[in-house]
Amino acid sequence: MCPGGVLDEDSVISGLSNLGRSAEGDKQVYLHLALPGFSMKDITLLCEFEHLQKVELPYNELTDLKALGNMPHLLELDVSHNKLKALLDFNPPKNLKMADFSFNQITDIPDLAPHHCLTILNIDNNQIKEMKNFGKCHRLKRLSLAHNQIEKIQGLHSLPITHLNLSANKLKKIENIKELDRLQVLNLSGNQIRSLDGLQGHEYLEGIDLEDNEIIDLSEVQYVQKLFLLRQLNLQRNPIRELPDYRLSILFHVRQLTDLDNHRVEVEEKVSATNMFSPSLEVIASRDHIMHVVYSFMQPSRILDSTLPSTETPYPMLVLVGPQGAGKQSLALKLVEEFPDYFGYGVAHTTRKPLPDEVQGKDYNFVSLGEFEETIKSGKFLQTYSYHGELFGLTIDAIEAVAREGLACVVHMELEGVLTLKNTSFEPRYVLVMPLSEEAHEKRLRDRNAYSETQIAWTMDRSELYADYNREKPGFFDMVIDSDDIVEAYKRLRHLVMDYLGIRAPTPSVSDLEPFMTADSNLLDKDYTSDTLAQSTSANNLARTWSKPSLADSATQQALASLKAKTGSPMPTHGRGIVVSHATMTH
Ligand SMILES: Nc1ncnc2c1ncn2[C@@H]1O[C@H](COP(=O)(O)OP(=O)(O)OP(=O)(O)O)[C@@H](O)[C@H]1O
Repeated sequence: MCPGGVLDEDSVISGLSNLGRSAEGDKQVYLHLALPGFSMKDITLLCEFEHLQKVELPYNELTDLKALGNMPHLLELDVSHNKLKALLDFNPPKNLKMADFSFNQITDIPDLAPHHCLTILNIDNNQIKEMKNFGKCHRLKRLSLAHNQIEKIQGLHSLPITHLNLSANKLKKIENIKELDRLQVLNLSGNQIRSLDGLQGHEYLEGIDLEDNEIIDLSEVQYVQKLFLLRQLNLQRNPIRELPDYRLSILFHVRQLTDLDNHRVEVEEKVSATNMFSPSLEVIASRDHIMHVVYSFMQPSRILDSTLPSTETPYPMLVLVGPQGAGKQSLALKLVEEFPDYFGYGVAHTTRKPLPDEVQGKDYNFVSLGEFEETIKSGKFLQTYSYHGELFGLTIDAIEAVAREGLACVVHMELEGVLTLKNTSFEPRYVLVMPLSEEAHEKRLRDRNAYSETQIAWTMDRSELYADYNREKPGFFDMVIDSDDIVEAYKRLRHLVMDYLGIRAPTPSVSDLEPFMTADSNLLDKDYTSDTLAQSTSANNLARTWSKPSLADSATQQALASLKAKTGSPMPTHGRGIVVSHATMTH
């Protein structure tokens, strides 16, 4: 405590430390003075301490710092918590780097050009209204002006500021910081900011504090979405927090965050966010599956023909999978028509309206949305899928109706349907049917006159998915058929099926079939008469045949292996990067 607030020698001596060489190097001097809380008003005595490099005089009653004007080597100054009305109002030292003037009564920022070496300047808790005169501080990295009365961000030009604190002011907008391209940490908490516009492009930003502002709209995150280094974002006490699923929405849109609202982001949260807003097809399928299982558990149990004939052999089912317009439905119906003793068509449900030539109960069970939802709740669906806003679904009853006749079931669906089906106990054969020429596909969709341009474009884009799955998940599809030419595609399917079943067509054109017969097929070695055909129509026989390893598959493998051995070349691909199964054609 200084008597009368005037700094005396004893007090100075008590505060001196860090004995070292003077800046000129010719003397031993004290470099550091710390006199916090001495109730000092007058520090005139410090005029004699010209060698000081660090001065800390916080928690005093200083109104005037003129005495510091005689310290040319001063590097660091802390005069926080005093009664100063002017900022840096003394003869400038050569190289002042850090200055803390927080908690004073400063109302104005003077020309700071004489203090151009400043790297850190803290003027928090003063009464500053206007940001100005920083222009010459070309080394300023950290600027803190929290708790002032600033209404507008300005005057920072292209300073190399990395940390900017303007919290608790009267800011309404994030403006004039475009040129601060080194900004890493920005604190704008406690203002009246409504939009994050202005933050975009600050690619080094790691942390943004916007607590207690007026951010209300989720779309504001667009401005920080591409700040790839951003790890910490604080939006506490903003209306946006009231939005449903607020936290997961932010985590989904700003995936790089590790800390949101001062809470660490857990990996599980990131996964939940992705599953909520952009679930993978597998997640969608799992949800679909779980929903139907849960609903079916709530129904009385019953014995199903389709789970027979035995627990070891799966019920024979053929799933034609592919994009809309692939021609799956025509292929499926044609197959059933030609092989009525083997196949029945599993009629799916849909909420979409029938096309002019479609027949209720034959092409689909066309139902209302209400009926569809009721069917879901009654636990009858095996899988459902929403396509272009319409619902599609396959009921266990549709399969049962076919199984009861002792027939194998043929159905068609999109990829998502397959993913759900793969979760069930059914083990169908999956045949990817897809036009490999984009032009042919587009033409087919267009010729139907049933889809808008957007729908066509969407379907075309989506077709990539099939190519991806075929490429990246070997074995996902048992077979691939190019359906550019639907007649040709049917021929392939027909031979494929005959190969699987080891039959000849009821109306075979032998010359047509011969080239496709597999030499090692013992089933084909047999002479199938109409009698043996009739015998083999039971579900038991079908199941036995169905569960054999695919002759065509192994033939494909052999063909491809020998091709690879011969040429060393990778698998041949066709249009859209798809490997087509020419299994039966290789013989
Ligand atoms: N239960 C289901 N689950 C998933 N997808 C389904 C289901 N039933 C039908 N789909 C598919 O929904 C899409 C739209 O059905 P739609 O009947 O309009 O197709 P489509 O134009 O006749 O298809 P394609 O020409 O390939 O037969 C088709 O790809 C169809 O296979």
